[in-house]
Amino acid sequence: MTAEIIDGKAFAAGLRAQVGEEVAALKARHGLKPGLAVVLVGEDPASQVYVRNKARQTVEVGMASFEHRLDVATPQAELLALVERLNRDPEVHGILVQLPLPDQIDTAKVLDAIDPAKDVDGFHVINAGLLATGQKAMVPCTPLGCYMLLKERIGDLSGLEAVVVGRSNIVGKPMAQLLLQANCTVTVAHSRTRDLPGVCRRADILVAAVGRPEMVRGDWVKPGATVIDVGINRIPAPERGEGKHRLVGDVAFEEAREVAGAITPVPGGVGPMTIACLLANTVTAACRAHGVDEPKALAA
Ligand SMILES: NC(=O)C1=CN([C@@H]2O[C@H](COP(=O)(O)OP(=O)(O)OC[C@H]3O[C@@H](n4cnc5c(N)ncnc54)[C@H](OP(=O)(O)O)[C@@H]3O)[C@@H](O)[C@H]2O)C=CC1
Ligand SMILES: Nc1nc(=O)c2c([nH]1)NC[C@@H]1CN(c3ccc(C(=O)N[C@@H](CCC(=O)O)C(=O)O)cc3)C=[N+]21
Ligand SMILES: [Mg+2]
Repeated sequence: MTAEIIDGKAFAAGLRAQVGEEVAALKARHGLKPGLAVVLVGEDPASQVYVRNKARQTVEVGMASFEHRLDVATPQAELLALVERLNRDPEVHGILVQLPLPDQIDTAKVLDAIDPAKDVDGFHVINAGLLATGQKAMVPCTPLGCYMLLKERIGDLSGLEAVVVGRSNIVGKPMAQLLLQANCTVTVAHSRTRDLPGVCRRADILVAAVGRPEMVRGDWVKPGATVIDVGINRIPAPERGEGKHRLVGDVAFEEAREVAGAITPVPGGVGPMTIACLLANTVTAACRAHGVDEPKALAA
């Protein structure tokens, strides 16, 4: 059996189209234009690509995009002052501070300085706490995108065995929260997990968010399972020419697709969903800021 390929790129395009419709309706009915501010500290080339893509897609759906590029040596106080300004700016409904941040900066302090209502990444402790206690939160974009793909593919997730490999605050933990809320039986695995292949083989839903190229092998996958590959790893590709790279996930795709029922590719899987969910969260934030009903289709 060969797995169905879950087309995150196409799903994300559909979600962006819905976001575009909501943005047009907000303008027509309320004279409201949602705005997203993205802050990039330093010149990490991968981050620059994401920030450029975000800005382009933000404008494409009719929202305002504000980009702030700061020098890699920017002192923490200066970054905090910018966040405070964005918190007060009525044209800014969503704020994203691109991670990772340089070493002189305390990441948690910066994330928690963002107004939770504008925290479209869902990284603020308030939003993490709201999600963990089953309350209305800003949900982190990558897990939200994974969840939407799972709902679309499977429908009711109740009672399914879900294994999340990785326990970061930005992917693994919030992913586990969403799956728990959807009534899955959730296992969160990490670098200290014993018999990781055996744990993964229990999964009806296997989410890999590890940051290790192709670590999850085909024989770790239960036949028929749905595999969500969050990993974005840039590895050397000499076969494409000297100095060339290619993107691979945390799952050995060619092996896993022989066993899984469905699987997300890299690229074209979770990545585009992350950006589409960021735009959706920004519309949600703008609606909440102005007391307008939130579009249901854009939430978890
Ligand atoms: N598609 C998208 O939009 C996004 C993709 N990503 C990608 O997702 C991946 C994960 O990102 P992120 O969560 O930020 O990564 P982190 O590095 O923050 O977390 C990685 C997690 O994987 C665990 N881990 C590392 N090595 C192993 C191992 N050998 N066996 C089992 N577990 C292991 C770590 O365990 P421990 O806690 O014990 O150290 C940790 O919990 C990366 O490839 C990243 O590029 C990230 C964000 C968005
Ligand atoms: N505050 C913050 N929020 C984030 O959401 C955040 C972040 N910091 N730091 C970095 C990670 C990574 N990330 C990605 C987003 C889109 C793609 C994406 O669109 N990927 C395309 C390919 C893009 C390419 O070709 O490089 C795909 O998978 O098809 C990937 C990765 C968001 N992150
Ligand atoms: Mg730091």
